[in-house]
Amino acid sequence: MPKIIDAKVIVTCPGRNFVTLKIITDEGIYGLGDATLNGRELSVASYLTDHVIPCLIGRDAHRIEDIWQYLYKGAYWRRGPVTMTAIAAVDMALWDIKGKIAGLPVYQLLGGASREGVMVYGHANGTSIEDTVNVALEYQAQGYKAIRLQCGVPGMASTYGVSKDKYFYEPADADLPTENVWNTSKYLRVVPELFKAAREALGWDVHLLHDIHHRLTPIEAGRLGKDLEPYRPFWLEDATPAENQEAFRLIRQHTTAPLAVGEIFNSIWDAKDLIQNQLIDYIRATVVHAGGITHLRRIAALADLYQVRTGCHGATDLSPVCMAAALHFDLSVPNFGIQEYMRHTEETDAVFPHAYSFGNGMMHPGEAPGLGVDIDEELATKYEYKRAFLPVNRLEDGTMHSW
Ligand SMILES: O=C(O)C(=O)C[C@H](O)[C@H](O)CO
Ligand SMILES: [Mg+2]
Repeated sequence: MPKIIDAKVIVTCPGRNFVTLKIITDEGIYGLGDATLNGRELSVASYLTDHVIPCLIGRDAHRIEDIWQYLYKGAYWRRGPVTMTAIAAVDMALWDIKGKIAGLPVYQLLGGASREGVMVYGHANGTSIEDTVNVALEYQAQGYKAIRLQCGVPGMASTYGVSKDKYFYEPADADLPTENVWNTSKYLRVVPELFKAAREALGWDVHLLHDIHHRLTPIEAGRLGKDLEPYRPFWLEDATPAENQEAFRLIRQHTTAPLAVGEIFNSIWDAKDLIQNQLIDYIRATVVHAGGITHLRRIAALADLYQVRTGCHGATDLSPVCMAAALHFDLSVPNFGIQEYMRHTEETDAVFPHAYSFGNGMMHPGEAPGLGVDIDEELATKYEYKRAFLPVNRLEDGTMHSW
């Protein structure tokens, strides 16, 4: 058996913070797992170093399911983003090791390819409708088959998804949380205009997506869904906070716009009612925050029974290690829908050399054994951790709102 003899946590900041777990076996084969929880990175680093790694030493690296259950049930304190991100990192690293030992890419261990490639969506954003549509046209010219549209709202200084850089969006932008101000009625007026302009410019052969980022009530989301229906959105994401999964029933009663939820979910229990009641169309839980490949497969299997498809989160705070794990999962799972792809900076790509590739709107994890991602540890040490928080959001009268 490949015995785990050592493990370490690598924290680096090549443009943004990443936490990576490296598990080493007695045969000298190692595996990598992403453990990045944006804005709360060091809590996972500590959970791994202080509470998980000591329990891994001496174990058989091949026993992925048993180690998953050991860390989940063994903690007694179940679920939660910190615990589940730490378990995910271990899980990814063990799949990486298994693949390297087998000499196969991880997707082959998951049952092989169910499709030729993974359809991804890119992010078009701009301060105005015109700017956003122009960026979307660039994406279309690059071959993207699906594009997410976000734009600035007149009368609001800033909003989710719009940054200074048209390709890279990093919301964790300050040493203490930035304060944004939100106005729902202004927002509800601008989004249908954005979609109208986008359809006129881009035509109908491209999927258009939008992220509401938990900001509407169910009835407001129903209104927006109705207004967007003529422009055939691929999905509306995170229409309302999902702690109360029942809330989505109200949205469903008012619109046929497909609904996507789940980037902040960390277990199957967060999604169970949404899936079983067919209140959503896409589940966005992702490898790093939802317990790794092992747990995400379980979520996908449940979703498949109810014709819910996958649409994994893939923002830049998910490291190339997670991106690779997501692509292996996406390629293999029967009920794949779409994968988010926000490209990383050159600095990040240099720290994490990888086998996955993009072409003509599709991605592929590549054929390297394991996950197909490495880490240049020497280069990683050059980029020191820099505390960075996600913003907070208030209504114009100062009331705290969801960001
Ligand atoms: O990519 C998305 O859909 C997001 O909503 C991005 C999140 O705000 C981001 O990953 C938070 O860390
Ligand atoms: Mg989102």
